[in-house]
Amino acid sequence: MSDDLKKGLEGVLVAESELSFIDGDEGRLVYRGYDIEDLARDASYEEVLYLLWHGRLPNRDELDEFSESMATAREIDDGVMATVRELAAADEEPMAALRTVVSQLSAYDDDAAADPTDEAANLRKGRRITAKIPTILAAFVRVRNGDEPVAPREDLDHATNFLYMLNGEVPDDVLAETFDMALVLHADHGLNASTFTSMVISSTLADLHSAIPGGIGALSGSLHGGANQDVMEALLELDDSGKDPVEWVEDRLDAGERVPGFGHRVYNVKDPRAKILSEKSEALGEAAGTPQWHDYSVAIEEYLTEEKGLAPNVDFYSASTYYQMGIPIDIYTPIFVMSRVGGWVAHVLEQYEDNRLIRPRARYVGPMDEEFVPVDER
Ligand SMILES: CC(=O)SCCNC(=O)CCNC(=O)[C@H](O)C(C)(C)COP(=O)(O)OP(=O)(O)OC[C@H]1O[C@@H](n2cnc3c(N)ncnc32)[C@H](O)[C@@H]1OP(=O)(O)O
Ligand SMILES: O=C([O-])CC(=O)C(=O)O
Repeated sequence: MSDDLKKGLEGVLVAESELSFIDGDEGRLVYRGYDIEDLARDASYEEVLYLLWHGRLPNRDELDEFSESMATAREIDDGVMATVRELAAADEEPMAALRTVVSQLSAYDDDAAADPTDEAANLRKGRRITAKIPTILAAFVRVRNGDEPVAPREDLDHATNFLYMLNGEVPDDVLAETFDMALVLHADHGLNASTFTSMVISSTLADLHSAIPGGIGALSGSLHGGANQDVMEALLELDDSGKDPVEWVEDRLDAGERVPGFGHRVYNVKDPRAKILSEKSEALGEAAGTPQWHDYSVAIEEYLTEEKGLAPNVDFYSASTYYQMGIPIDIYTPIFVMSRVGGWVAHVLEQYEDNRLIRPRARYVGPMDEEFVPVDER
């Protein structure tokens, strides 16, 4: 047993996985052998889900059948909708609402009582959870805005249907394709903290409905998925301040604050997903006549890369992309969930396939040999 302490488990190898490969020095991300640039350009989110869950890309018939099975699983039960309404009325945080409601889905899932390691049942459960998350999120946003939820449409793909349910109108092709691409980009990323959380939960032989809310909780933090919301709030703060982006970022660093959307445990260079999203953010800004968001971002990136050796991660350019798509800022991280749930399900399936309880240890540095004194004598 080694006594080397690896704080934050940095660089510690804890599993073998066939799902995603990351080269942190080259800035390369691969899902099951396919480069992220190719998938972002040519594959739909449904194709990527199939790839992650079934081990290979589907043919046309398989994709049609899979997409249909996703589309027909979108509706949520009345009890679930009642919780959505209650949480919206209580002004719950969107990530907390999603965590609560996804947990509740087990009460209505036909496979809830199945053996937690039953692969066929887990594929059905994973599909239902993934299909229902957009319905839950869109309904939550509409209800809190005083609108009625919009029922899902089975003839629309996953990305288009979400924007339709959110806004009550079918998005144009640019918005739908950009959103689908964002879902593809966020679907998996090795043993990031939320995926590892889901794996730890499933390693106890707890079920998928326990592992996914755990992943949502872990993703919500500002060091992980929560950073995309922080990025947009920072860009708006910069805009309001009237400062030059470099001056603003210097002030922030001088105040001892981190810049959200920069730095990464694995990448030492620009995150390949940030490269793709940066192009999208720029194109949306040009089309809408709002180039400032991309311009600010580029100025911050240039300064932090050159002066501090910090490169942008996926959250940096997704923020201005979503903002220019008119998506409310506090659902950027829930949108990350909408995509990453695919990766969580895939890693949980892998974990069950060759399970061993995940249980590291801590070096004890507390006191020893204390004399116990009864409570009334202390
Ligand atoms: C989808 C995702 O989860 S991507 C990550 C999203 N999170 C963020 O964008 C939040 C901002 N970034 C960070 O806080 C970090 O870079 C993390 C959490 C992503 C990675 O953390 P770690 O691998 O533990 O790196 P660590 O925190 O040790 O940072 C290393 C050094 O870089 C600095 N640093 C890292 N990120 C930043 C940042 N965003 N702003 C300013 N300084 C930073 C740290 O201060 C530290 O410097 P020091 O050694 O002088 O103290
Ligand atoms: O890999 C990580 O640590 C964080 C990340 O970029 C992701 O989860 O997409």
